[in-house]
Amino acid sequence: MFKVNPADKISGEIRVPGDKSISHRSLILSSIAEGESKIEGLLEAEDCLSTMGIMRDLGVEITKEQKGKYTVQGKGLNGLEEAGNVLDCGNSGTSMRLLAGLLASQDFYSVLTGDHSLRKRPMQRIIGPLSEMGAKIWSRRDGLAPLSIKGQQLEGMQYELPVASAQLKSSILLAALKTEAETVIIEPAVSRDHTERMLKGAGIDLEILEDRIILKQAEKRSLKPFEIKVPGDISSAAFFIAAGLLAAEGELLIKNVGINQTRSGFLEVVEAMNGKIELLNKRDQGGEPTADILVKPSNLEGTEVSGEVIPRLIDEIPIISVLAVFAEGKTVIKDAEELRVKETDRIKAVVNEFRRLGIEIGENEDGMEIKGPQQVEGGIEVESYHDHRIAMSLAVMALNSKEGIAINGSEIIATSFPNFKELLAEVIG
Ligand SMILES: O=C(O)C1=C[C@@H](OP(=O)(O)O)[C@@H](O)[C@H](O)C1
Ligand SMILES: C=C(OP(=O)(O)O)C(=O)O
Repeated sequence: MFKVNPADKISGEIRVPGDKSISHRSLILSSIAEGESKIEGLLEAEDCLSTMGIMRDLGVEITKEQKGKYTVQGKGLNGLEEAGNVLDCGNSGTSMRLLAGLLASQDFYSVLTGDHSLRKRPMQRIIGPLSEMGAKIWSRRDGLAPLSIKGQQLEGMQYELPVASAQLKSSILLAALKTEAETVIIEPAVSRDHTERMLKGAGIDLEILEDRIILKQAEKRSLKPFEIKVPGDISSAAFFIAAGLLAAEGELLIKNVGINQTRSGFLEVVEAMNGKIELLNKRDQGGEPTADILVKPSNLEGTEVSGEVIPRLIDEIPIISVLAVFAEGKTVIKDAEELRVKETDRIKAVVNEFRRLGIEIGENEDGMEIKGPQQVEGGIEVESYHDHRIAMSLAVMALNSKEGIAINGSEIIATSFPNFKELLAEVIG
């Protein structure tokens, strides 16, 4: 149990750990590059450690030099080896979906599984298109993991994504690397583009247009090894940005945060809510736009969060709903049905735990409605639903409650943000 007490002041200067999406991709792409890559600032959280463990199971030598610093001996697109055992993705949807794509074109047999949450998440969305490319993938009923994959020579294809999912698009791109023909992926809306940036950086011929990504025809593709400094994770920074905005006093500087536009919808929402944030020292790091973010206490206003921005802030919706509780006026979150198939049904989890805290909140199939400001008494226990983002959102709620809140199942925070509790203690001072 994690008891978080109310706090008026949030201040100091912190760094959040490395970006989770970029860390997964750094490990996967360096493993299939031709030679030695170096990664700095890798997120050493459980999800990325799952990906690292699997790449090692597939015969890749990954050496830890110091905290967050790794050397990977890439084996090329044809150098991975069949693992003798089941590959465990833990709680990580990104690991399972990206690696299923990669393994679908490898010349061996693989089985991917995960924890009880991951084994309930939809995998048909990758099995469908990968099968169209010629992949042989078996699942439990309704496309649930474990997945068993008999690697095949695949074909290129043109595919229109039914959901704006970066995991799905990345899965297809990884599967297509060993094909000769062109592959075209049409996106209904922009989602995080780290895979595309990193593939291009590694020398892959990829054209990125407004609504589609084209992996150009190639006789034989290979990835150049690379050196990358992973920027801080904006999805982790979001909890501290929210804490700083909701505080009565103090000033918080969060250094070195990735602000790639395909990920930074949260910052746009904060601005629309009248939040006082400044982006300082904007620069490029590892092919990704990065900045320091200065956060000041703010009088927030409600807003509507819907449409194309949703995939660009999908993981930040639970913390946006916390901001909405304390903002003046109504906040409406729409078009976010994807939240129902994350680590838990995040709409249900937010609605249930907010109501338990006495907060009035409306539930819709694709989102939520919250009219603020509301007072939160606290003094009770709430549940994480085995979901790191729910646990951290409730911790920020607790800071703004009268009596504090105890969060059950908070160990799950280690999925994405192992030092969250320490950093929280630091900014409370
Ligand atoms: O590609 C990625 O790294 C991710 C994509 C998103 O999932 P979807 O692709 O399912 O939207 C996001 O929710 C997840 O945390 C990480
Ligand atoms: C949805 C998330 O991750 P994944 O899909 O990789 O489990 C997340 O980190 O919020």
